[in-house]
Amino acid sequence: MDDGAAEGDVSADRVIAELLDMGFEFDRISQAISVVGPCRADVLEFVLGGSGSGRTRPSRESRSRRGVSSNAEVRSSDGGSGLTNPGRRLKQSSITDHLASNTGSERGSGGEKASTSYPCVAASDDPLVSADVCAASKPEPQFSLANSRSESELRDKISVVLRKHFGFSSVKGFQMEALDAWFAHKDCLVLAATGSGKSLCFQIPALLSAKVVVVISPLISLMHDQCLKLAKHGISACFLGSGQSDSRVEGKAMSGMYKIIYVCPETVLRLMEPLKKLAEKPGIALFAIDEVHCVSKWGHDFRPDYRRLSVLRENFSSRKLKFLEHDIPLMALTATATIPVRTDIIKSLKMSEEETVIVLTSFFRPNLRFTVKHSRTSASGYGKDFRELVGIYNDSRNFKGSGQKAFDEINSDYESSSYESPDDTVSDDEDADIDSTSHEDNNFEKTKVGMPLINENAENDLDVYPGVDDFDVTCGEFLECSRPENSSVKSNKMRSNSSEIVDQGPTIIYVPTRKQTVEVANYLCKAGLRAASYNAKMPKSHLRQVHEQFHSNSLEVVVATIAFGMGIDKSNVRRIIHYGFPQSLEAYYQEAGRAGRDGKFADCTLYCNLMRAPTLLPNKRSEEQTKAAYRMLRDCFHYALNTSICRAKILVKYFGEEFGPDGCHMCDICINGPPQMHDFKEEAVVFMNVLQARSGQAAEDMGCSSIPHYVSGRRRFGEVPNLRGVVSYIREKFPRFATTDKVWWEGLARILEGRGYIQEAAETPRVLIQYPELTEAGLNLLSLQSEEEGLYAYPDAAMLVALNDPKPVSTSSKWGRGWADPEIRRQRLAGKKIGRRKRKRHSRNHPTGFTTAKQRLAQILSKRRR
Ligand SMILES: Nc1ncnc2c1ncn2[C@@H]1O[C@H](COP(=O)(O)OP(=O)(O)OP(=O)(O)O)[C@@H](O)[C@H]1O
Ligand SMILES: [Mg+2]
Repeated sequence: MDDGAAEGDVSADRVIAELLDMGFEFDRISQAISVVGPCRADVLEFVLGGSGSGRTRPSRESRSRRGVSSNAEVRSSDGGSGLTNPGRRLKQSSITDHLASNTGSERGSGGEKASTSYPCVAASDDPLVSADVCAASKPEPQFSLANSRSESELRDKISVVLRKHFGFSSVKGFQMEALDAWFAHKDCLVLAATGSGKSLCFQIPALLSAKVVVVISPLISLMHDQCLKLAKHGISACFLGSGQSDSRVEGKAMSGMYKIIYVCPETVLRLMEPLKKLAEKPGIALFAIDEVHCVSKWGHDFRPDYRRLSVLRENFSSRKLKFLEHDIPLMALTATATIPVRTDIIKSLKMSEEETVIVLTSFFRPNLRFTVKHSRTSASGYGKDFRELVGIYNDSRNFKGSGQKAFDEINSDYESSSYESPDDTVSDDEDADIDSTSHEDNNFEKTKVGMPLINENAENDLDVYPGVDDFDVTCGEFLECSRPENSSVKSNKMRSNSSEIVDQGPTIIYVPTRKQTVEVANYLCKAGLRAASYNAKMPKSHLRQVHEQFHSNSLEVVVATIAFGMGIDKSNVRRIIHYGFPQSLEAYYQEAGRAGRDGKFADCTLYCNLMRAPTLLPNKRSEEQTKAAYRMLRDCFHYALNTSICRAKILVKYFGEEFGPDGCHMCDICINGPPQMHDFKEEAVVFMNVLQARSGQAAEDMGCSSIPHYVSGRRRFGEVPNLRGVVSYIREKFPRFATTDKVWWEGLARILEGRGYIQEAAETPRVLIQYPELTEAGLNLLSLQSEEEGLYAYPDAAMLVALNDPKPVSTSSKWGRGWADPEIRRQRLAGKKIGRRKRKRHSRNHPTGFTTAKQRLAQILSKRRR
């Protein structure tokens, strides 16, 4: 997108609307417009530059100059001295050999550090690259598969190209398995941890054969990143995004000029005929489908166009194309696919169910430390939540004096002015009093059957899944030119910045909304950090700049929505913070996996409000998908609430992997140990008795077949009570539980559900149990109650927070619903605090005094009569 295009014509309103969409504050935008006028680029520059980022953004002119000069630098370096210099490489410094090759690697711990060659880059729309460099393109000397007679010969050849191009001494076991499958012309599904080296599985075939490898990839940023790396390693590549592409690059790609062609799924579908020609001459060695979890509706990051990739299997078989000796193999790769997602992938891509080779490695990342922290995840908590992060970077720069003071001032500003309570507990926040069950739905309107519809306002602030066009270039070519390690592609400024932060490594903070990307980045900038926001609605030029600065280590923190980072291979990311619940554990593990790819320790911290169930992001979903989405969200919530099982264990188990008896010894649970066990027998019996009494279910009716059928969101009155009703009843009838928080009972319901004593009766279970009903095991427990036997369990994290923070039974935001709750009713009628609050509010709205609707009507009528 051209920043300068027609900007003068854009009205102030449009600029405001666009920047609001990006997440900037209205006041800040209008201030900017009043200073620089309604020119989008200038306004953007003002709000970004003036956010206290501590970096002055270059003007548009200087930005384009920078592009030209980088370009010149690239060209001047063209006469590089060769490919790699093994003598300079460092030994892998991983804490485990998880990231090392199976027979040892000579690769340096930091990919960037160890790399000894630099690219000669040319991208048609890319101001950083030059088209004339393309003329240097020449076919790479090939190994021929035809000459490769034995397995050992293949291995030798792999070793040669691996050393020559990547500087590794050997491939990892799983990479060899994938290569064997390719060599045997078989389809293959590679499931291996984030950062384990899946890309090599499809890059090596391009070097072993005279044919081209076509890689389907979901994001331009990812394709760009990989092409750039390949060029550094002396391998020509190009990427073809969606939209209007450069016919010259496309033409060269389709005539086999590049070893590897990255292409987005949308474009693959458009290029079917040229690809068939390419398959004939010089030939397609392999179709690799990277981040293949995007195929599955049941996975995260679902991309409808990925599903249509079945055309590859349908069209590129020897049956369809007579000139082919074998079907062109498909290699599908992902780090996060549960068992149902794997099945869905194979089916959707029409891979052979019997023949497809499944290459499965451990999903475990032994250097990642997982932690969960309770937080309101709102501005009032930034001070507390980011204190440590700010300290890490500021301390490393000796940013202690005035900087620390400024930071403390910012903290106190945030803590005292914006919110009543600096504490991150929820008790005093009216918002937080919203019943969590209803909060689950607060982004939705409901249809009659309880299906969520999109609430436009909510959706406008969310990046639902990353779109392909996340850069301002649609295609680009990267040629296999090299330059010596000591040459400088980067500016001096970048280098000095990077040396400062390389020790600390960058941090990525994931937040749910676009607005929060700006808010949190602003906060961190004010605290003295080099932070930038990233969300899909920001100008693509900005997004590319963030990518560049992130890769060159000149940014310390990127605050992003899910739009940032899929497949990104940056070795030294030290921290991934999720500030708010992710939508699934797949997404969480995928995003967390962007940390510690150098094998050194890295932290993955989830800040979330344990007292509130997470909500589904508004999105178009079928009823089936909604069910799956709730299930995934529930898994996330349970992961956060867990107090007794190693977090890494839960995560890998989610992907079907058994972890063994030991934990990771690094997560908060392994370090802190579980809380004290509690005997929940008494509360459980009360709860289940009330449940039984209120549901009117007799023991003999409780066979599985007679479980009543409930439509989500509705219940037949009197048949199965909802949880809230049960809790209210208990509070009313059992004085000793009168002040026990509803959140605590929700926790008990989870424990009972986990033990199989109760189950959800609603057809579409939500994150929290809504309509609990007794199971046969529950009825047995009630009828065979033995005095001695206890019901011991660990309280979950929400129960612990609720116990530490006892709340009054209700506050004003529950007012409307509150009358149904006998405890609240009693309090209100007794004219306690809440009654006073309501009267106060009412008298504010009705200055004439407290009047009922009837009285008001009488007043109006009498006025009219007069
Ligand atoms: N055989 C090997 N020996 C040592 N290092 C390797 C080997 N293969 C790959 N690597 C390194 O592993 C790092 C991660 O590789 P890659 O980006 O392919 O990971 P990935 O599995 O695709 O991760 P993600 O799931 O996040 O996309 C790269 O920097 C790469 O250089
Ligand atoms: Mg990858």
